[in-house]
Amino acid sequence: MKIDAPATTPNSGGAGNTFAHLGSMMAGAMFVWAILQQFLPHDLRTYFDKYSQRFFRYVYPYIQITFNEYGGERFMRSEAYSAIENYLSSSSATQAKRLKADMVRNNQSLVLSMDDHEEVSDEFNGVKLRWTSGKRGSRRQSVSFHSVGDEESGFYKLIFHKKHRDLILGPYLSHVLKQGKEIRFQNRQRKLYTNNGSYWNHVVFEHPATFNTIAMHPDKKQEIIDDLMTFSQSEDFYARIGRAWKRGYLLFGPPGTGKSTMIAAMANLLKYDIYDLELTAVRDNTSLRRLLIETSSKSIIVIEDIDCSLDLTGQRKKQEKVEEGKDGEVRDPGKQAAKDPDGEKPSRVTLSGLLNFIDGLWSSCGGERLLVFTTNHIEKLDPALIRKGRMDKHVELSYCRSEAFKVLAKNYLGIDAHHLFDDIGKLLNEVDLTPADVAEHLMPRSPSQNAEVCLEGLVVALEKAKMEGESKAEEAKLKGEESREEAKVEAKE
Ligand SMILES: Nc1ncnc2c1ncn2[C@@H]1O[C@H](COP(=O)(O)OP(=O)(O)OP(=O)(O)O)[C@@H](O)[C@H]1O
Ligand SMILES: [Mg+2]
Repeated sequence: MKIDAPATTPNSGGAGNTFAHLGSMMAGAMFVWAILQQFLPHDLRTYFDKYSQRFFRYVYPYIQITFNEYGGERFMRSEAYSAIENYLSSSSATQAKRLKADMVRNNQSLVLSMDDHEEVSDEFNGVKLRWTSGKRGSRRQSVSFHSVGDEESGFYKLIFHKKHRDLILGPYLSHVLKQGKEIRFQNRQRKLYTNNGSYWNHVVFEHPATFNTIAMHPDKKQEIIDDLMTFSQSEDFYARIGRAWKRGYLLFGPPGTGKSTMIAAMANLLKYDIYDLELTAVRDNTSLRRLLIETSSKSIIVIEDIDCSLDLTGQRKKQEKVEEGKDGEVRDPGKQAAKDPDGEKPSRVTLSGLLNFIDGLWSSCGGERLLVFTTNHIEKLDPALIRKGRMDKHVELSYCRSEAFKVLAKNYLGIDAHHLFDDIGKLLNEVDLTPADVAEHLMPRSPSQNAEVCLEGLVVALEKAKMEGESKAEEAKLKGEESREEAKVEAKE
Protein backbone atom coordinates (compact mmCIF):
# COMPACT_ATOMS: atom_id res chain seq x y z
CA MET A 1 0.00 0.00 0.00
CA LYS A 2 1.31 3.43 -0.91
CA ILE A 3 -0.16 6.73 0.25
CA ASP A 4 0.49 9.45 -2.33
CA ALA A 5 0.87 13.15 -2.00
CA PRO A 6 -1.85 15.13 -3.80
CA ALA A 7 -1.95 14.56 -7.54
CA THR A 8 -4.34 14.75 -10.43
CA THR A 9 -7.14 12.21 -10.70
CA PRO A 10 -9.38 10.87 -13.43
CA ASN A 11 -12.69 12.51 -14.25
CA SER A 12 -16.12 11.31 -13.23
CA GLY A 13 -19.63 12.78 -13.05
CA GLY A 14 -20.34 15.76 -10.70
CA ALA A 15 -17.58 15.15 -8.17
CA GLY A 16 -15.41 14.10 -11.09
CA ASN A 17 -15.76 17.55 -12.69
CA THR A 18 -14.35 19.13 -9.57
CA PHE A 19 -11.41 16.76 -9.74
CA ALA A 20 -10.92 17.50 -13.42
CA HIS A 21 -10.99 21.21 -12.73
CA LEU A 22 -8.51 20.91 -9.93
CA GLY A 23 -6.39 18.64 -12.05
CA SER A 24 -6.07 21.09 -14.90
CA MET A 25 -5.40 23.96 -12.46
CA MET A 26 -2.61 22.00 -10.90
CA ALA A 27 -1.17 20.99 -14.24
CA GLY A 28 -1.08 24.66 -15.21
CA ALA A 29 0.52 25.64 -11.92
CA MET A 30 3.16 22.91 -12.28
CA PHE A 31 4.00 24.15 -15.75
CA VAL A 32 4.47 27.71 -14.55
CA TRP A 33 6.52 26.44 -11.62
CA ALA A 34 8.80 24.42 -13.91
CA ILE A 35 9.57 27.57 -15.94
CA LEU A 36 10.05 29.76 -12.87
CA GLN A 37 12.46 27.24 -11.31
CA GLN A 38 15.02 27.91 -14.01
CA PHE A 39 15.26 31.60 -13.11
CA LEU A 40 14.92 31.57 -9.30
CA PRO A 41 17.97 31.42 -6.96
CA HIS A 42 18.38 28.21 -4.87
CA ASP A 43 17.27 29.63 -1.48
CA LEU A 44 14.25 31.23 -2.95
CA ARG A 45 13.39 27.99 -4.71
CA THR A 46 13.49 25.94 -1.45
CA TYR A 47 11.36 28.53 0.23
CA PHE A 48 8.95 28.52 -2.68
CA ASP A 49 8.89 24.71 -2.73
CA LYS A 50 7.82 24.51 0.88
CA TYR A 51 4.98 26.96 0.56
CA SER A 52 3.81 25.72 -2.80
CA GLN A 53 3.41 22.20 -1.32
CA ARG A 54 1.29 23.66 1.45
CA PHE A 55 -0.73 25.56 -1.08
CA PHE A 56 -1.35 22.49 -3.21
CA ARG A 57 -2.34 20.53 -0.17
CA TYR A 58 -4.81 23.25 0.68
CA VAL A 59 -6.41 23.52 -2.77
CA TYR A 60 -6.35 19.77 -3.34
CA PRO A 61 -7.63 18.28 -0.09
CA TYR A 62 -7.75 14.66 -1.28
CA ILE A 63 -5.63 11.69 -0.28
CA GLN A 64 -4.81 8.79 -2.58
CA ILE A 65 -3.76 5.32 -1.56
CA THR A 66 -2.36 2.93 -4.15
CA PHE A 67 -2.62 -0.83 -3.77
CA ASN A 68 -0.33 -2.61 -6.23
CA GLU A 69 -1.10 -6.04 -7.58
CA TYR A 70 2.44 -7.29 -7.13
CA GLY A 71 4.82 -6.18 -4.45
CA GLY A 72 6.91 -7.29 -1.56
CA GLU A 73 10.23 -9.01 -1.76
CA ARG A 74 9.19 -11.96 -3.86
CA PHE A 75 6.70 -10.09 -5.99
CA MET A 76 3.85 -12.26 -4.83
CA ARG A 77 0.35 -11.21 -5.79
CA SER A 78 -0.75 -8.85 -3.05
CA GLU A 79 -3.37 -10.17 -0.61
CA ALA A 80 -4.77 -6.67 -0.22
CA TYR A 81 -5.13 -6.28 -3.99
CA SER A 82 -7.15 -9.46 -4.42
CA ALA A 83 -9.26 -8.65 -1.34
CA ILE A 84 -10.08 -5.25 -2.85
CA GLU A 85 -10.82 -6.86 -6.20
CA ASN A 86 -13.37 -9.11 -4.51
CA TYR A 87 -14.74 -6.33 -2.36
CA LEU A 88 -15.36 -4.12 -5.38
CA SER A 89 -16.90 -6.90 -7.48
CA SER A 90 -20.52 -6.06 -6.57
CA SER A 91 -20.16 -2.28 -6.98
CA SER A 92 -18.18 -2.87 -10.19
CA ALA A 93 -21.02 -4.98 -11.58
CA THR A 94 -23.50 -2.14 -11.04
CA GLN A 95 -21.34 0.93 -11.68
CA ALA A 96 -18.47 0.21 -14.07
CA LYS A 97 -19.04 0.31 -17.79
CA ARG A 98 -16.17 -1.99 -18.67
CA LEU A 99 -15.82 -5.17 -16.67
CA LYS A 100 -13.45 -8.10 -16.47
CA ALA A 101 -14.85 -11.55 -15.83
CA ASP A 102 -13.03 -14.47 -14.26
CA MET A 103 -14.04 -18.06 -13.62
CA VAL A 104 -14.08 -19.45 -10.10
CA ARG A 105 -15.32 -22.62 -8.43
CA ASN A 106 -13.96 -25.04 -10.95
CA ASN A 107 -15.12 -22.92 -13.87
CA GLN A 108 -18.70 -22.89 -12.67
CA SER A 109 -19.36 -19.29 -11.80
CA LEU A 110 -18.13 -15.88 -12.87
CA VAL A 111 -16.63 -13.15 -10.75
CA LEU A 112 -16.74 -9.66 -12.19
CA SER A 113 -14.25 -6.91 -11.52
CA MET A 114 -13.78 -3.49 -13.05
CA ASP A 115 -11.56 -3.20 -16.08
CA ASP A 116 -8.49 -0.97 -16.13
CA HIS A 117 -9.00 2.78 -15.88
CA GLU A 118 -12.53 2.36 -14.59
CA GLU A 119 -13.90 4.03 -11.53
CA VAL A 120 -16.51 3.14 -8.90
CA SER A 121 -17.73 4.97 -5.83
CA ASP A 122 -18.33 3.62 -2.38
CA GLU A 123 -19.82 4.91 0.85
CA PHE A 124 -18.81 4.16 4.42
CA ASN A 125 -20.51 5.67 7.49
CA GLY A 126 -21.92 8.40 5.24
CA VAL A 127 -18.49 9.24 3.76
CA LYS A 128 -18.16 9.03 -0.01
CA LEU A 129 -14.96 7.76 -1.59
CA ARG A 130 -13.78 6.53 -4.95
CA TRP A 131 -11.81 3.61 -6.27
CA THR A 132 -10.05 3.65 -9.62
CA SER A 133 -8.18 0.85 -11.34
CA GLY A 134 -5.17 0.95 -13.62
CA LYS A 135 -2.20 -0.92 -15.01
CA ARG A 136 1.42 -0.02 -15.07
CA GLY A 137 4.61 -1.43 -16.54
CA SER A 138 5.07 -3.08 -19.89
CA ARG A 139 5.12 -6.82 -20.52
CA ARG A 140 8.84 -6.81 -21.23
CA GLN A 141 9.65 -4.94 -18.01
CA SER A 142 7.63 -7.21 -15.85
CA VAL A 143 9.37 -10.26 -17.28
CA SER A 144 12.84 -8.93 -16.78
CA PHE A 145 12.45 -7.36 -13.35
CA HIS A 146 10.28 -9.77 -11.47
CA SER A 147 9.03 -13.26 -11.83
CA VAL A 148 5.35 -12.57 -12.14
CA GLY A 149 5.06 -14.06 -15.61
CA ASP A 150 4.29 -11.92 -18.62
CA GLU A 151 1.44 -9.97 -17.02
CA GLU A 152 1.37 -6.27 -16.48
CA SER A 153 0.89 -5.16 -12.91
CA GLY A 154 -2.46 -3.67 -11.98
CA PHE A 155 -3.28 -1.33 -9.13
CA TYR A 156 -6.26 0.10 -7.31
CA LYS A 157 -6.30 3.67 -6.12
CA LEU A 158 -8.48 4.87 -3.27
CA ILE A 159 -9.29 8.59 -3.21
CA PHE A 160 -10.93 10.35 -0.27
CA HIS A 161 -11.06 13.71 1.47
CA LYS A 162 -8.30 14.25 3.97
CA LYS A 163 -10.73 15.14 6.76
CA HIS A 164 -11.80 11.47 6.79
CA ARG A 165 -8.27 10.18 7.04
CA ASP A 166 -8.68 8.37 10.39
CA LEU A 167 -11.95 6.75 9.41
CA ILE A 168 -10.66 5.51 6.07
CA LEU A 169 -7.23 4.35 7.14
CA GLY A 170 -8.67 2.55 10.16
CA PRO A 171 -12.18 1.11 10.10
CA TYR A 172 -12.88 1.44 6.36
CA LEU A 173 -9.78 -0.35 5.11
CA SER A 174 -10.15 -3.17 7.63
CA HIS A 175 -13.80 -3.45 6.57
CA VAL A 176 -12.73 -3.70 2.90
CA LEU A 177 -10.11 -6.35 3.59
CA LYS A 178 -12.42 -8.40 5.80
CA GLN A 179 -15.31 -8.26 3.34
CA GLY A 180 -13.02 -9.01 0.40
CA LYS A 181 -11.61 -12.08 2.11
CA GLU A 182 -15.11 -13.22 3.02
CA ILE A 183 -16.26 -12.91 -0.61
CA ARG A 184 -13.23 -14.84 -1.80
CA PHE A 185 -13.96 -17.50 0.82
CA GLN A 186 -17.59 -17.78 -0.35
CA ASN A 187 -16.49 -18.09 -3.99
CA ARG A 188 -13.82 -20.65 -3.43
CA GLN A 189 -13.99 -24.24 -4.61
CA ARG A 190 -14.61 -26.31 -1.49
CA LYS A 191 -12.67 -29.48 -0.78
CA LEU A 192 -13.26 -32.88 0.71
CA TYR A 193 -10.13 -34.20 2.38
CA THR A 194 -9.44 -37.72 3.44
CA ASN A 195 -6.37 -39.14 5.09
CA ASN A 196 -4.19 -41.65 3.33
CA GLY A 197 -2.33 -42.84 6.37
CA SER A 198 -1.01 -39.71 7.98
CA TYR A 199 -1.45 -37.33 5.04
CA TRP A 200 -4.47 -35.52 3.69
CA ASN A 201 -5.56 -35.94 0.05
CA HIS A 202 -8.39 -33.90 -1.34
CA VAL A 203 -10.98 -33.86 -4.06
CA VAL A 204 -13.49 -31.18 -4.97
CA PHE A 205 -16.45 -31.24 -2.60
CA GLU A 206 -19.75 -31.13 -4.44
CA HIS A 207 -22.59 -32.70 -2.53
CA PRO A 208 -26.11 -31.51 -3.32
CA ALA A 209 -27.53 -32.15 0.19
CA THR A 210 -28.97 -29.15 2.01
CA PHE A 211 -31.11 -28.80 5.10
CA ASN A 212 -34.10 -28.36 2.78
CA THR A 213 -33.59 -31.86 1.44
CA ILE A 214 -33.09 -33.50 4.83
CA ALA A 215 -36.14 -35.31 6.11
CA MET A 216 -36.65 -34.70 9.80
CA HIS A 217 -39.03 -32.85 12.09
CA PRO A 218 -38.97 -29.14 11.10
CA ASP A 219 -38.47 -27.93 14.71
CA LYS A 220 -35.51 -30.20 15.23
CA LYS A 221 -34.05 -29.17 11.90
CA GLN A 222 -34.43 -25.48 12.71
CA GLU A 223 -32.76 -26.02 16.06
CA ILE A 224 -29.70 -27.50 14.34
CA ILE A 225 -29.56 -24.72 11.74
CA ASP A 226 -29.79 -22.06 14.46
CA ASP A 227 -27.08 -23.77 16.46
CA LEU A 228 -24.74 -23.89 13.44
CA MET A 229 -25.38 -20.30 12.42
CA THR A 230 -24.87 -19.06 15.97
CA PHE A 231 -21.60 -20.95 16.15
CA SER A 232 -20.29 -19.53 12.89
CA GLN A 233 -21.04 -15.96 14.00
CA SER A 234 -19.64 -16.26 17.52
CA GLU A 235 -15.94 -15.56 17.12
CA ASP A 236 -16.03 -12.70 19.63
CA PHE A 237 -18.14 -14.68 22.07
CA TYR A 238 -15.73 -17.61 22.12
CA ALA A 239 -12.80 -15.22 22.55
CA ARG A 240 -14.59 -13.50 25.43
CA ILE A 241 -15.36 -16.67 27.35
CA GLY A 242 -11.86 -18.02 26.71
CA ARG A 243 -12.84 -21.12 24.75
CA ALA A 244 -11.44 -22.40 21.47
CA TRP A 245 -13.79 -21.60 18.60
CA LYS A 246 -14.95 -25.12 17.88
CA ARG A 247 -18.01 -27.25 18.48
CA GLY A 248 -18.57 -30.99 18.65
CA TYR A 249 -21.56 -32.76 17.16
CA LEU A 250 -22.50 -36.36 17.76
CA LEU A 251 -24.92 -37.72 15.17
CA PHE A 252 -26.39 -41.06 16.15
CA GLY A 253 -29.11 -43.32 14.86
CA PRO A 254 -29.71 -46.47 12.83
CA PRO A 255 -28.12 -46.91 9.39
CA GLY A 256 -29.82 -44.98 6.61
CA THR A 257 -31.27 -42.21 8.76
CA GLY A 258 -29.22 -39.40 7.19
CA LYS A 259 -26.12 -38.93 9.34
CA SER A 260 -23.68 -38.63 6.45
CA THR A 261 -26.20 -36.57 4.48
CA MET A 262 -26.49 -34.16 7.38
CA ILE A 263 -22.72 -33.62 7.46
CA ALA A 264 -22.82 -32.63 3.78
CA ALA A 265 -25.76 -30.30 4.49
CA MET A 266 -23.83 -28.71 7.38
CA ALA A 267 -20.81 -28.10 5.14
CA ASN A 268 -23.03 -26.61 2.44
CA LEU A 269 -24.81 -24.36 4.93
CA LEU A 270 -21.62 -22.95 6.44
CA LYS A 271 -19.53 -23.23 3.27
CA TYR A 272 -16.90 -25.24 5.12
CA ASP A 273 -14.43 -27.81 3.82
CA ILE A 274 -14.71 -31.37 5.09
CA TYR A 275 -11.90 -33.48 6.56
CA ASP A 276 -13.11 -37.06 6.63
CA LEU A 277 -10.76 -38.70 9.11
CA GLU A 278 -10.25 -42.46 8.76
CA LEU A 279 -9.02 -43.20 12.23
CA THR A 280 -7.96 -46.78 11.55
CA ALA A 281 -5.48 -45.51 8.95
CA VAL A 282 -3.73 -43.26 11.47
CA ARG A 283 -0.62 -44.89 12.84
CA ASP A 284 -0.40 -43.35 16.28
CA ASN A 285 -1.28 -40.35 18.42
CA THR A 286 1.56 -38.28 16.98
CA SER A 287 0.27 -38.79 13.44
CA LEU A 288 -3.21 -37.92 14.63
CA ARG A 289 -1.92 -34.64 16.04
CA ARG A 290 -0.12 -33.84 12.81
CA LEU A 291 -3.28 -34.43 10.81
CA LEU A 292 -5.13 -32.11 13.15
CA ILE A 293 -2.56 -29.35 12.78
CA GLU A 294 -2.81 -29.57 9.00
CA THR A 295 -6.54 -28.93 8.93
CA SER A 296 -7.62 -25.41 8.05
CA SER A 297 -10.16 -23.25 9.81
CA LYS A 298 -13.75 -23.09 8.55
CA SER A 299 -13.89 -26.82 8.24
CA ILE A 300 -15.70 -29.88 9.55
CA ILE A 301 -13.60 -32.75 10.83
CA VAL A 302 -15.62 -35.93 10.55
CA ILE A 303 -15.05 -39.30 12.14
CA GLU A 304 -17.71 -41.68 10.83
CA ASP A 305 -18.78 -44.76 12.75
CA ILE A 306 -16.62 -43.90 15.71
CA ASP A 307 -17.67 -47.09 17.50
CA CYS A 308 -16.11 -49.19 14.70
CA SER A 309 -13.05 -47.03 14.15
CA LEU A 310 -11.16 -48.11 17.22
CA ASP A 311 -11.87 -49.98 20.37
CA LEU A 312 -13.06 -46.89 22.14
CA THR A 313 -15.90 -48.59 23.85
CA GLY A 314 -14.10 -49.50 27.04
CA GLN A 315 -14.01 -47.29 30.07
CA ARG A 316 -10.93 -45.23 30.62
CA LYS A 317 -9.92 -47.26 33.64
CA LYS A 318 -8.85 -49.88 31.11
CA GLN A 319 -5.92 -47.64 30.42
CA GLU A 320 -4.51 -48.34 33.83
CA LYS A 321 -3.35 -51.59 32.27
CA VAL A 322 -1.59 -49.90 29.43
CA GLU A 323 1.65 -51.07 28.08
CA GLU A 324 4.38 -48.85 26.77
CA GLY A 325 4.47 -48.67 22.94
CA LYS A 326 7.66 -48.93 20.93
CA ASP A 327 7.66 -45.23 20.18
CA GLY A 328 7.06 -44.36 23.79
CA GLU A 329 3.34 -43.85 23.31
CA VAL A 330 0.86 -45.22 25.75
CA ARG A 331 -0.72 -48.30 24.22
CA ASP A 332 -3.83 -50.17 25.21
CA PRO A 333 -3.74 -53.83 24.18
CA GLY A 334 -7.49 -53.77 23.63
CA LYS A 335 -7.04 -51.32 20.79
CA GLN A 336 -4.79 -53.44 18.67
CA ALA A 337 -7.78 -54.75 16.79
CA ALA A 338 -7.82 -51.71 14.52
CA LYS A 339 -5.50 -52.23 11.60
CA ASP A 340 -4.02 -49.70 9.26
CA PRO A 341 -5.24 -49.88 5.62
CA ASP A 342 -2.54 -52.27 4.45
CA GLY A 343 -3.38 -54.55 7.32
CA GLU A 344 0.31 -54.51 8.21
CA LYS A 345 0.54 -52.57 11.40
CA PRO A 346 -2.20 -51.98 13.90
CA SER A 347 -3.25 -48.41 14.55
CA ARG A 348 -1.92 -47.32 17.90
CA VAL A 349 -4.26 -44.39 18.36
CA THR A 350 -5.63 -44.53 21.86
CA LEU A 351 -8.69 -43.10 23.48
CA SER A 352 -6.57 -40.57 25.33
CA GLY A 353 -4.95 -39.61 22.00
CA LEU A 354 -8.38 -39.04 20.55
CA LEU A 355 -9.54 -37.02 23.56
CA ASN A 356 -6.44 -34.88 23.14
CA PHE A 357 -7.30 -34.47 19.47
CA ILE A 358 -10.74 -33.19 20.42
CA ASP A 359 -9.91 -30.77 23.18
CA GLY A 360 -6.20 -30.78 23.84
CA LEU A 361 -4.11 -27.65 23.41
CA TRP A 362 -3.49 -28.33 19.73
CA SER A 363 -7.19 -28.54 18.97
CA SER A 364 -7.54 -24.77 19.33
CA CYS A 365 -5.14 -23.97 16.48
CA GLY A 366 -6.98 -22.65 13.44
CA GLY A 367 -10.34 -22.07 15.08
CA GLU A 368 -13.81 -22.12 13.57
CA ARG A 369 -14.05 -25.87 13.28
CA LEU A 370 -16.78 -28.38 13.77
CA LEU A 371 -15.97 -31.87 14.89
CA VAL A 372 -18.61 -34.40 13.93
CA PHE A 373 -18.76 -38.01 15.09
CA THR A 374 -21.33 -40.45 13.79
CA THR A 375 -22.33 -43.75 15.30
CA ASN A 376 -25.07 -46.35 15.08
CA HIS A 377 -24.53 -47.39 18.69
CA ILE A 378 -24.25 -44.46 21.05
CA GLU A 379 -24.50 -46.80 24.04
CA LYS A 380 -21.19 -48.43 23.08
CA LEU A 381 -19.16 -45.23 23.33
CA ASP A 382 -17.09 -44.22 26.29
CA PRO A 383 -18.99 -41.51 28.19
CA ALA A 384 -15.77 -39.47 28.40
CA LEU A 385 -15.72 -39.22 24.62
CA ILE A 386 -19.19 -37.84 24.23
CA ARG A 387 -19.62 -35.71 27.32
CA LYS A 388 -20.78 -32.12 26.80
CA GLY A 389 -17.81 -29.91 26.09
CA ARG A 390 -16.37 -32.57 23.80
CA MET A 391 -19.48 -33.46 21.85
CA ASP A 392 -21.53 -30.39 22.67
CA LYS A 393 -24.63 -31.30 20.72
CA HIS A 394 -26.10 -34.77 20.42
CA VAL A 395 -28.44 -35.16 17.46
CA GLU A 396 -30.54 -38.28 17.11
CA LEU A 397 -31.52 -39.20 13.58
CA SER A 398 -34.25 -41.74 13.74
CA TYR A 399 -36.84 -43.57 11.68
CA CYS A 400 -39.01 -41.70 9.23
CA ARG A 401 -42.23 -40.37 10.79
CA SER A 402 -45.03 -38.39 9.17
CA GLU A 403 -43.32 -34.95 9.39
CA ALA A 404 -40.13 -36.23 7.84
CA PHE A 405 -42.12 -38.06 5.18
CA LYS A 406 -43.71 -34.77 4.04
CA VAL A 407 -40.24 -33.37 3.33
CA LEU A 408 -39.33 -36.44 1.28
CA ALA A 409 -42.62 -36.29 -0.65
CA LYS A 410 -42.00 -32.62 -1.41
CA ASN A 411 -38.44 -33.27 -2.57
CA TYR A 412 -38.92 -36.49 -4.47
CA LEU A 413 -42.43 -36.04 -5.89
CA GLY A 414 -42.88 -32.28 -5.68
CA ILE A 415 -46.20 -32.56 -3.79
CA ASP A 416 -47.33 -30.95 -0.54
CA ALA A 417 -50.57 -32.90 -0.11
CA HIS A 418 -52.17 -36.13 -1.26
CA HIS A 419 -55.13 -38.20 -0.10
CA LEU A 420 -52.75 -41.06 0.83
CA PHE A 421 -50.68 -38.84 3.18
CA ASP A 422 -52.88 -39.56 6.22
CA ASP A 423 -52.68 -43.33 5.81
CA ILE A 424 -48.94 -43.21 5.20
CA GLY A 425 -48.46 -40.91 8.22
CA LYS A 426 -50.33 -43.34 10.49
CA LEU A 427 -48.45 -46.36 9.17
CA LEU A 428 -45.08 -44.60 9.54
CA ASN A 429 -45.81 -43.88 13.18
CA GLU A 430 -46.37 -47.61 13.74
CA VAL A 431 -43.58 -49.04 11.54
CA ASP A 432 -39.86 -48.31 11.83
CA LEU A 433 -38.73 -47.47 8.30
CA THR A 434 -35.60 -45.38 7.70
CA PRO A 435 -35.74 -42.28 5.47
CA ALA A 436 -33.43 -44.18 3.08
CA ASP A 437 -36.08 -46.95 2.74
CA VAL A 438 -38.92 -44.48 2.25
CA ALA A 439 -36.89 -42.48 -0.27
CA GLU A 440 -36.30 -45.65 -2.26
CA HIS A 441 -40.05 -46.06 -2.73
CA LEU A 442 -40.40 -42.46 -3.85
CA MET A 443 -37.83 -42.81 -6.62
CA PRO A 444 -39.62 -43.10 -9.96
CA ARG A 445 -38.64 -46.39 -11.61
CA SER A 446 -39.88 -45.53 -15.09
CA PRO A 447 -40.73 -42.28 -16.91
CA SER A 448 -44.45 -43.08 -16.70
CA GLN A 449 -44.45 -43.66 -12.93
CA ASN A 450 -46.22 -40.80 -11.17
CA ALA A 451 -46.68 -39.72 -7.54
CA GLU A 452 -49.84 -41.81 -7.13
CA VAL A 453 -48.04 -45.01 -8.12
CA CYS A 454 -45.05 -44.28 -5.85
CA LEU A 455 -47.26 -43.55 -2.84
CA GLU A 456 -49.38 -46.65 -3.40
CA GLY A 457 -46.19 -48.72 -3.55
CA LEU A 458 -45.10 -47.15 -0.27
CA VAL A 459 -48.43 -47.97 1.38
CA VAL A 460 -48.11 -51.60 0.30
CA ALA A 461 -44.54 -51.77 1.64
CA LEU A 462 -45.56 -50.18 4.94
CA GLU A 463 -48.50 -52.57 5.40
CA LYS A 464 -46.25 -55.51 4.65
CA ALA A 465 -43.67 -54.28 7.16
CA LYS A 466 -46.44 -53.76 9.72
CA MET A 467 -47.76 -57.30 9.25
CA GLU A 468 -44.26 -58.73 9.51
CA GLY A 469 -43.68 -56.74 12.66
CA GLU A 470 -46.95 -57.96 14.14
CA SER A 471 -46.26 -61.61 13.34
CA LYS A 472 -42.77 -61.28 14.83
CA ALA A 473 -44.25 -59.75 17.97
CA GLU A 474 -46.80 -62.60 18.09
CA GLU A 475 -44.03 -65.17 17.74
CA ALA A 476 -42.01 -63.52 20.47
CA LYS A 477 -45.06 -63.47 22.71
CA LEU A 478 -45.72 -67.17 22.12
CA LYS A 479 -42.09 -68.00 22.79
CA GLY A 480 -42.22 -65.99 25.98
CA GLU A 481 -45.36 -67.82 27.11
CA GLU A 482 -43.84 -71.19 26.25
CA SER A 483 -40.69 -70.50 28.18
CA ARG A 484 -42.72 -69.26 31.15
CA GLU A 485 -44.77 -72.49 31.07
CA GLU A 486 -41.59 -74.55 30.92
CA ALA A 487 -40.16 -72.63 33.83
CA LYS A 488 -43.33 -73.27 35.84
CA VAL A 489 -43.19 -77.02 35.08
CA GLU A 490 -39.53 -77.10 36.03
CA ALA A 491 -40.29 -75.29 39.25
CA LYS A 492 -43.09 -77.77 40.10
CA GLU A 493 -40.85 -80.73 39.39
N1 LIG B 1 -33.11 -37.82 6.83
C1 LIG B 1 -32.91 -37.98 5.52
N2 LIG B 1 -33.32 -37.05 4.66
C2 LIG B 1 -33.15 -37.21 3.35
N3 LIG B 1 -32.58 -38.27 2.79
C3 LIG B 1 -32.14 -39.23 3.60
C4 LIG B 1 -32.29 -39.13 5.01
N4 LIG B 1 -31.78 -40.23 5.56
C5 LIG B 1 -31.32 -40.97 4.55
N5 LIG B 1 -31.53 -40.38 3.38
C6 LIG B 1 -31.16 -40.93 2.06
O1 LIG B 1 -30.67 -42.22 2.28
C7 LIG B 1 -29.36 -42.40 1.84
C8 LIG B 1 -28.48 -42.90 2.96
O2 LIG B 1 -28.36 -41.91 3.94
P1 LIG B 1 -27.02 -41.67 4.78
O3 LIG B 1 -25.85 -42.24 4.08
O4 LIG B 1 -26.95 -40.23 5.14
O5 LIG B 1 -27.34 -42.52 6.07
P2 LIG B 1 -26.42 -42.76 7.33
O6 LIG B 1 -27.24 -42.43 8.54
O7 LIG B 1 -25.14 -42.05 7.19
O8 LIG B 1 -26.20 -44.31 7.28
P3 LIG B 1 -24.98 -45.17 7.88
O9 LIG B 1 -25.16 -45.20 9.37
O10 LIG B 1 -25.15 -46.51 7.28
O11 LIG B 1 -23.72 -44.48 7.46
C9 LIG B 1 -28.86 -41.05 1.35
O12 LIG B 1 -28.49 -41.17 0.03
C10 LIG B 1 -30.05 -40.12 1.46
O13 LIG B 1 -30.45 -39.72 0.19
MG1 LIG C 1 -23.13 -42.69 6.94
